[in-house]
Amino acid sequence: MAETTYSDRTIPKISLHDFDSRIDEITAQLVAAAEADGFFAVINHGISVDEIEAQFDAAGRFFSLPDEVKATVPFSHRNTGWEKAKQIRPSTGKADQKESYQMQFGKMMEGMWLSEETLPGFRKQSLGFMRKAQAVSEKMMICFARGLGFPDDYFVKAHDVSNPNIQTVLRALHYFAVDPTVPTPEGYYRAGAHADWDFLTLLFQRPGQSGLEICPGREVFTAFGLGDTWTKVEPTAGEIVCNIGDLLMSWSDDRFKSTFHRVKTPTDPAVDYYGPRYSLAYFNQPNTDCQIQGPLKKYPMVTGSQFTEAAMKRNFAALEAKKAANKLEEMKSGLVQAGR
Ligand SMILES: O=C(O)CCC(=O)C(=O)O
Ligand SMILES: [Fe+2]
Repeated sequence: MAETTYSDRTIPKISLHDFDSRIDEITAQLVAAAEADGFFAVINHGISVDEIEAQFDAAGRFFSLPDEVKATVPFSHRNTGWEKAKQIRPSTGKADQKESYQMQFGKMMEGMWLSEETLPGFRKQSLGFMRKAQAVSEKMMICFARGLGFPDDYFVKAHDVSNPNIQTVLRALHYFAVDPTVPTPEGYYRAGAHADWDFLTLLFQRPGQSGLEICPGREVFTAFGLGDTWTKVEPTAGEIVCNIGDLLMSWSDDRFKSTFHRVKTPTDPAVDYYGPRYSLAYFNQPNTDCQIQGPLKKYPMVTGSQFTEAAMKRNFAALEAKKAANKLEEMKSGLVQAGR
């Protein structure tokens, strides 16, 4: 696999304690982090380590069910449900080697919860955790609204989880353990490089289960430009790693950066983590009917559903281009072998 260049930059750590009295200081820190790397960690956010672990336990119980059971709540265009080794990234053209289960608050989740008999307490636990992640998100939304000159409640209203049209998602992820005694196969990816297309992502990780890497370098949200140096983001107990998504990049007229990131494929037993990795990603997505446009009106006004639709189309087009490029590569190397 291609060599990776690393840089030792660190992401800012921002404490949300005494939020109301420190809001100006926190706003300044969040805005600076959003403008620089688009990634930062928040601490003292109000969700305890035990509460995070309780959700990891619930996710673990879900993933340890037989595939036939999980397949009764399959992933669909509603952006909810379970998939296994199905998500193909435009950066790789290959499926991520993981399984994930996506949950939402609203109507997209109808029929997508497993029954109480199958997974007792799971639904209540997960919705409770999602509300906690929402509360942390809303604090940051107020700060980003202030930073951009919008009214304080502007982004909170656009992400109102009591609205049945809400698209916000909690995604539980499980990356499979990899055998460190044999070379990792070419084309094996845990999570290929990508930028998120939501407003703001909150990522919960488990200490020891490393692999997340970030790669700043995008100037406009309409481009898929990757930088060339990666930075490892090690999991720390209780920290939430946050990243700006394409929606907030666009909504800020490209002032805040939506940064490429990936979960590294383990290739070197001396430094890489080969065990299973579990993570929880909370994607703040807007209500389908909210109106999106930055203060400088750099991009045309779109609704929440139009933005999501356009993001999926762009992703699909980039994916088709990557698949065609991969095919060409395979044909070329086939010709070279045949000519030998
Ligand atoms: O599992 C992780 O750490 C990253 C997940 C991620 O980036 C995503 O699902 O968008
Ligand atoms: Fe992501």
